[in-house]
Amino acid sequence: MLLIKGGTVVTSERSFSADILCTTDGKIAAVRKDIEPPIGSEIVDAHGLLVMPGGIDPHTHMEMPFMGTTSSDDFYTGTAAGLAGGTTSIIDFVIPEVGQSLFGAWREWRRKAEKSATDYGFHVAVTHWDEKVSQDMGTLVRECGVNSFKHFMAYKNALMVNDEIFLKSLHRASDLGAVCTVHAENGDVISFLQQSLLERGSTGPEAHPLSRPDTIEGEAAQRAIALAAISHTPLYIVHVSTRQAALAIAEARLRGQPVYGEVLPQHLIFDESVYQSPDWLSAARYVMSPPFRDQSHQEALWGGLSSGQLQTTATDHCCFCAKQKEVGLNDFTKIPNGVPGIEDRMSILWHYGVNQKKITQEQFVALTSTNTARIFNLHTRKGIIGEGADADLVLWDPASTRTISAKTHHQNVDYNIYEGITVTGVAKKTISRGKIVWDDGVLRAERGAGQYIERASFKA
Ligand SMILES: NC(=O)NCCC(=O)O
Ligand SMILES: [Zn+2]
Ligand SMILES: [Zn+2]
Repeated sequence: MLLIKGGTVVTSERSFSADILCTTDGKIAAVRKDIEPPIGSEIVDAHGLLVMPGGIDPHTHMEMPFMGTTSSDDFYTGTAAGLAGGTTSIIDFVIPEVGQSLFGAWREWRRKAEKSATDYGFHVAVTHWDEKVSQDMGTLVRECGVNSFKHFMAYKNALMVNDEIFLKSLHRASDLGAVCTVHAENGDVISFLQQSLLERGSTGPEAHPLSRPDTIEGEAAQRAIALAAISHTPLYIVHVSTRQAALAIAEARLRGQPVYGEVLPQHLIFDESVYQSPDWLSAARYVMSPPFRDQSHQEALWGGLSSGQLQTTATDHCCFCAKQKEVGLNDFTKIPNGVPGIEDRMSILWHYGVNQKKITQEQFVALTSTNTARIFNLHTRKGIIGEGADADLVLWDPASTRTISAKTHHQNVDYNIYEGITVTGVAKKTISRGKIVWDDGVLRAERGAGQYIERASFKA
């Protein structure tokens, strides 16, 4: 048994002094003051530390085949890096290949994820439509613990679905009691703009944001919300990066529609100037979609997070090393889209959010863990500190600092977008189902220790 003594427990609702007793099978057995240590228990001194639910990252892409290559962090290295930053669960994306069934792809992702060091679940992408897709959605929800499906309104001729397919999937998800998630950017417009930029000789990373203007994220978000309303399906919009999309979500919520928005820390702190670096690789490393925008959008994202109109933070962790990015040396549309971040999400949000008084420590817990657990029906086990919940915890030192660097990070990628930033607010210890797996700089992640998390349908 593990007894965490003397810390301040922080939940999404309140902060209070209490000890936490964890069982050997990884559950929380008690949360109260002055727990007597059971014989043989290991005691962790948490004086001066905040004890919070472990982070849940609902948007990662471990070892994902994408744009002709495969993201460099696998389920072990990526989740181990997450533990070093206080993240104890992920929800990754199953992306069926052309001709592959949803169920076949889910089985393949289950196999790939067996090496995971944290618990994990999956959203499954719907990238085409036929009767088998509809059947597989049923099987996945009823028998496989999947309650969310993903749709790409961008990446034309690859992952993108048109409105008809999206609407069919929304209807089917509604019948099954599942949530639909969406990458909201207008893929037809992007494709047109990419071609025009290339024809005019704009081939470098500076063209990337020009091909994906803020307005077409706003338009796609509006369209996704309209389609979800027609089918009465809860909608979760991933990586919201614009004021327009944030406003569309807030307006839908005011109408009573269940729409949720996810924010990535990188969109909160970087702007489009990252694409102007004279060094090609430095700029290419920031190529992700949606791109970094002008600073006025950051204000809207912070406002959305602090007001509760945007509910979660994720990373969209999708790593590509220099050699992989260099495939797009002469054509920015070929630069694999994606950036790393799972290890730094919590520190970045704490440093720029809590320390700058944009959000409270309780909101931090909601935004990094509890809200995700609620939206994706994990909240009886994850995102909470209470008897019977999984003992996934982070012991947070709000006063400690660290300087982020690729030289010291645990992510399997040769750069860090936050290189050189010194953050105040650090995961001192991370506990995954009752075991200390990150201990003040020592990573004790265990390959394969993570378990698949079944998430029940909202109709179950
Ligand atoms: N975001 C990104 O650029 N890469 C990963 C795929 C996606 O989420 O769109
Ligand atoms: Zn996306
Ligand atoms: Zn993504």
